[in-house]
Amino acid sequence: MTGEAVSGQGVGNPGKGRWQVAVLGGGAWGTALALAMLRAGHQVRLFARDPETVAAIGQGQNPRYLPGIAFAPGIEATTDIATALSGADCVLAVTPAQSLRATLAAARDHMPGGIPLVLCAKGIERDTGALLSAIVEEILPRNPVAALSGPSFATDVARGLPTAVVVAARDEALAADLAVRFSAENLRCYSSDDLIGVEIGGALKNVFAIAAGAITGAGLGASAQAAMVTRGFVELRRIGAAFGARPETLMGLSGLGDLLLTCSSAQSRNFAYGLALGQGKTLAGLALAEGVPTAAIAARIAAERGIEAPIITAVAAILDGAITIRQAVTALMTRPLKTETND
Ligand SMILES: NC(=O)C1=CN([C@@H]2O[C@H](COP(=O)(O)OP(=O)(O)OC[C@H]3O[C@@H](n4cnc5c(N)ncnc54)[C@H](O)[C@@H]3O)[C@@H](O)[C@H]2O)C=CC1
Ligand SMILES: O=C(CO)COP(=O)(O)O
Repeated sequence: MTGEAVSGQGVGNPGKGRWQVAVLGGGAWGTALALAMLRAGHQVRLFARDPETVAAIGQGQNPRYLPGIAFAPGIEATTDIATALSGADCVLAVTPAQSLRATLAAARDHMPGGIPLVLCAKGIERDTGALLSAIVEEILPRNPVAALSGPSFATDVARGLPTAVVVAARDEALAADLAVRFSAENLRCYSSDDLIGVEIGGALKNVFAIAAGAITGAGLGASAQAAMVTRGFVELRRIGAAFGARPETLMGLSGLGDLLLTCSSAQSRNFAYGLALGQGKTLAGLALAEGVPTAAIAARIAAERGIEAPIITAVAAILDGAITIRQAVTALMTRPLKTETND
């Protein structure tokens, strides 16, 4: 086994009770969250489709998605979704946003009724414009939906580095209970009853992370970067408001917090995607960048609802090949001058 070894078991939060947690998805974030759940004192079964990934996780590594990180065995990984869900007290859905519908459809017949389904993906469904919570409510109407989001790179969480996230559910008591159960020494979970706000913040920040990478890659400078993040945040809040998100939620971890993280670090796959784009490099083979489908649907939503979102619209057009980065910058810089409104 190569790489630094990280502990799979940890202190947990004493007295809150050990849960059987099912994790759906064996990528970087699914594996990291499975480790976080072990550290919080729970038992974990993880479903992944790929037998090689399942075997590797059983041996304390996931070289495809978390290269260089070794962890103590303890995650029970399986290719059988029914086994992963059997006896679960809670489910974390950690496949990409565009795969959520398929993942839930596969889970539906094996889902214990009434247990919470916690969304851990960040995105908006490309084809329908549905928020992920709406997909859960459609496919699993007997399961309360929650969302876990915030500035948290999988590699950091897998290594047990200190991280803070927010867990949201419409039912405040459920959100608070999940936050307590998921927290451990190095994972601090705040709770929120603004499910939509937490979802929107996590989904839209990816679009701006792509823009930030592109600005860096194209050598447009730190001033342009700060301007984009500031005006991007205005767009994020406008779209959030249209969905009913509370403004203060978007000022928090799943919004401003995640925007700051992923717009400033090449560790972000969305930033890295934008960086390659800005440098004119090939995009083939790059890791998952959720902001790509989200940009397209967010631009459509903004157009349909009459929401002013020129940066999101520009990112979508660049990704679509309709305009170049230079053309986008010129168009953004020569928009009619106006008073600075931040709402
Ligand atoms: N990696 C990170 O640092 C973080 C990721 N996230 C979010 O978590 C979600 C998942 O991201 P990662 O795990 O990092 O991606 P990843 O690319 O590392 O892994 C995705 C996994 O989902 C699997 N998968 C895809 N479609 C599936 C399906 N229909 N059924 C079962 N498995 C399927 C893939 O085989 C792969 O194992 C994304 O929405 C991402 O934005 C959120 C916070 C941090
Ligand atoms: O959402 C994330 C950190 O909070 C991970 O961002 P990337 O998907 O861009 O790597």
